[in-house]
Amino acid sequence: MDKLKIEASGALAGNVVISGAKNAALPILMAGVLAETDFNVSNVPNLRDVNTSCELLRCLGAEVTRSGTDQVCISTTNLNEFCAPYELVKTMRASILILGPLLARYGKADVSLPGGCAIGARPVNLHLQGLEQMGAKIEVKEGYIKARVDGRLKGAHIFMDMISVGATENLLMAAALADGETIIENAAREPEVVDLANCLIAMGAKIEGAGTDTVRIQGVESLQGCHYQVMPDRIETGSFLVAAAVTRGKIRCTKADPKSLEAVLAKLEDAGANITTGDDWIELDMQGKRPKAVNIKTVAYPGFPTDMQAQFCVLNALAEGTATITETIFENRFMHVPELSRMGATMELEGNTCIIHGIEKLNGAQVMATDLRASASLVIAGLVAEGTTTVDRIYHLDRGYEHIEDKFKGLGGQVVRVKS
Ligand SMILES: CC(=O)N[C@H]1[C@@H](OP(=O)(O)OP(=O)(O)OC[C@H]2O[C@@H](n3ccc(=O)[nH]c3=O)[C@H](O)[C@@H]2O)O[C@H](CO)[C@@H](O)[C@@H]1O
Ligand SMILES: C=C(OP(=O)(O)O)C(=O)O
Repeated sequence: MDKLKIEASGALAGNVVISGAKNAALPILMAGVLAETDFNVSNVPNLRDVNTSCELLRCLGAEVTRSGTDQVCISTTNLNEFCAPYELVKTMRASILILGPLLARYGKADVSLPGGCAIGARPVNLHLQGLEQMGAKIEVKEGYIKARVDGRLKGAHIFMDMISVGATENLLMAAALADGETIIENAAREPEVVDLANCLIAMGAKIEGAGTDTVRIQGVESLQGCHYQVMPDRIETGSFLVAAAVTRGKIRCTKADPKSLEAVLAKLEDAGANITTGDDWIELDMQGKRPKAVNIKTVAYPGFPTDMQAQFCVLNALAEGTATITETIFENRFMHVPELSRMGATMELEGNTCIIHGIEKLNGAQVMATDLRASASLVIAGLVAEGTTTVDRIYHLDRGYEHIEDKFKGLGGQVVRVKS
């Protein structure tokens, strides 16, 4: 298994080009199932989860062609299988997003239950309830969700008990081809939901209100392929900005989207960073200063994202002062805490809150990545730790960060992949 070796690197400096967003690319690739003609997607990041999505589409019989560094073309002409098998779903939870498109276009889908994972139980009840309200018959048998509908799904008025990004996306895709109007209330407002909605609109869907908590979809009879460019990855952007902040550096993220990152940029400013932005770039300058501790509570968008929580644990571990970080989205998302403690961080957990007392330096150590953003936090910690840090199990990182070691190298970070 590959590892990353990281040495203390001094202040990060320079420009880093941000990739397309994993969490937008995955639902958009699944939406390819809805299109009757060729669908071309660009700015698709080269990530393990993208490979898995392409493999899943191929295993349904779709033709998937990758070209250049970031283009994917999907043709569904020969799609003739309707099962997402356990072997694929277990490696990527977002495989559940194939359920809505398959059911809406073909009336049947068998999708392995994704099961729990490192950061929490992550049930899919809201996905299933919404589809049932639209007329689907669903049973869960032998670890598979077996969903069927005679004819088209029917538009429905769906009130979501809690805000779910994935359930909103699944229902949006299903409703795009349903008969009649669907209203999703208490919908997720994440920029990736809006990106998916814009892509569906480019395919011919009739959607209003994406980005608000009430989304209205007038179902259409068919959708056509189009060309769509995936939005920039706001979590990758935020991860590099935090790395620059803890190393007291100055970096510019290009091909980024400042509007999708307002809560994160506000916290970085509270931590003492000087932030300037343009239409598609963000510059952070710490002017050589140590960051100040910032209190954080993760909530649904437009609040502070759970996917940036682990990175801010590192920022606070090295900051001036004491701060608390409260995680409200996932029940088990502090697995980086014991690993950061092994590097000398002073932090303790009380329920869903982590109390962090900032110190000046961390120590390099051999640490283990347990999930995607926890892994990113350990790499960031390694950049400021005295001595060598080795991050094991980096297959998690490869799910979500494209060429992470090359991008850090470009900023002066000493990060090397050790192949094994
Ligand atoms: C591929 C992708 O886009 N992943 C993101 C997506 O995950 P994902 O879409 O899985 O996350 P959700 O927004 O659905 O989860 C939010 C909360 O709702 C709960 N829940 C969800 C669905 C359901 O049917 N029942 C239920 O109880 C979950 O357990 C969790 O506690 O949004 C999360 C929250 O911003 C991010 O951390 C993930 O990076
Ligand atoms: C939790 C994440 O992803 P996923 O939902 O794909 O596990 C993430 O991107 O931080």
